[in-house]
Amino acid sequence: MLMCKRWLVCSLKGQYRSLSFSASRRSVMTAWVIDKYGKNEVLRFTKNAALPIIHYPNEVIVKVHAASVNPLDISMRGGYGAATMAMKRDPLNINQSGSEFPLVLGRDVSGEIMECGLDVNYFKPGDQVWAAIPPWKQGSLAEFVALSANEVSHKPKSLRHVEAASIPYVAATAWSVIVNTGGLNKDNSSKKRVLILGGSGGVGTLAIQMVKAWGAHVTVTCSQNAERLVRDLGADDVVDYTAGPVEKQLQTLQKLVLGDQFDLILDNIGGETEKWALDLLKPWNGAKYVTLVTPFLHNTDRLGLADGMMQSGVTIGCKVLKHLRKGVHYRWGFFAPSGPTLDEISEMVDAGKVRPVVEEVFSFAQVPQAFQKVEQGHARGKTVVSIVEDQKE
Ligand SMILES: COc1c(O)c(O)c(C)c(C/C=C(\C)CC/C=C(\C)CC/C=C(\C)CC/C=C(\C)CC/C=C(\C)CC/C=C(\C)CC/C=C(\C)CC/C=C(\C)CC/C=C(\C)CCC=C(C)C)c1O
Ligand SMILES: NC(=O)c1ccc[n+]([C@@H]2O[C@H](COP(=O)([O-])OP(=O)(O)OC[C@H]3O[C@@H](n4cnc5c(N)ncnc54)[C@H](O)[C@@H]3O)[C@@H](O)[C@H]2O)c1
Repeated sequence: MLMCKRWLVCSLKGQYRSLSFSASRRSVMTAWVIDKYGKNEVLRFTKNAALPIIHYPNEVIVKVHAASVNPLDISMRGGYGAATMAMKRDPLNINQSGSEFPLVLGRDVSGEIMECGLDVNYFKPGDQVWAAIPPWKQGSLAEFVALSANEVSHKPKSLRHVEAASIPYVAATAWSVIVNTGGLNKDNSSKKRVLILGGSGGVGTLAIQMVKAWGAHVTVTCSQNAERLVRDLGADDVVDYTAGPVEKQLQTLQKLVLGDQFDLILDNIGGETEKWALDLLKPWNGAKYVTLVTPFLHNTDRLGLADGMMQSGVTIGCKVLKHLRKGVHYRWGFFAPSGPTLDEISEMVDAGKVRPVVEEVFSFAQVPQAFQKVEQGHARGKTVVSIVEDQKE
């Protein structure tokens, strides 16, 4: 329904001219940037960051009211994925290496449309929107950000910007893994059993709410002190990963309580988990294991794009085959930017089926502290950065 609404509006011709907010002739803005890869000391606040401009008719400029910090921001600050991102930014390899700097991080934005390209019909200046920004684009830890309109969605009316900014990136990731790769949706989840390894962080807290809203039974692993959080979000069974080997606890749970194996496992943890998790899947039933922790970017960083992708292809291909023989599906999951997906999430939020889980809000001046918080791990939901104070309610 929402998808066709977006299509319907976009099919109408000649709606809005591009109303320029750059009438003030300003060409700079405030932002947090990095000029090289490294630890937190590479984060630099500047008042002279280049103001984003519309390069293509389907783009919009958004004034950032709030952003959030994801683990990818910490990894990218250190150079993670630089080879692949460089290829995406500059496919013909025209620019010198290092041309990505000054780089703005931040993958979540909630804010206000300031300017629309001539082909943008679904938004107009003044609209309150949210978006998840692809890793190869300039991020949201800045006053303004340029996005493609198909990455943007109308923010839920029920959320303030600091709440909304906690959702897009992890929601788009959870949707990509659960729906696009995992094959679950609101119509086929009611009898499904889902296991979420690492349920207390950004992706996990969103994933719990999504599959619960669709009627699935959800088992979650987390630390004991996060049990109340995940149960409040809808988790049916909780395994404390600090209380002993998780696989043993899950096998016992399966025998004594669940009586059945899982249809989908979402792995937010990686590492050793894939050595035992797939044995918990229902065989010969289309059951899938999807991990968000993949060697893909480590391979391209280490081996270069071609060899890295080849290595990744061989790795995933062999693992897919190895588990296919046992009647289960092994998959890598990836974030996928999508405005229409966020339209669906927005509807779930306004229907009270999904809520933001904000662990801490930092001011724009405290971005390094926000990075330190995320870098410590043990997230309980999301770390948000408030860039424009929300209008007093
Ligand atoms: C830190 O952790 C992360 C985060 O916190 C994040 O937030 C993120 C987002 C990520 C991940 C980030 C990224 C992926 C980067 C963002 C994306 C870009 C910069 C855009 C540009 C991306 C690309 C150009 C590549 C896009 C690819 C992917 C997104 C991943 C999928 C890629 C592969 C699976 C590798 C495929 C490689 C090939 C096709 C090359 C040749 C293949 C072979 C030689 C295959 C060999 C096969 C066999 C030997 C066995 C037989 C094969 C089969 C049975 C079929 C195989 C089955 C499947 C499903 C492939 C983040 O990390
Ligand atoms: N491939 C992709 O496109 C993609 C996209 C988004 C995130 N990711 C990756 O997915 C992972 C999860 O992302 P996130 O934003 O939810 O991270 P997060 O840091 O917000 O959440 C991770 C959670 O797992 C908990 N945890 C740590 N070790 C655990 C264990 N052994 N068992 C159970 N819980 C454990 C932590 O306390 C935390 O709450 C990260 O590694 C991230 O880099 C990948």
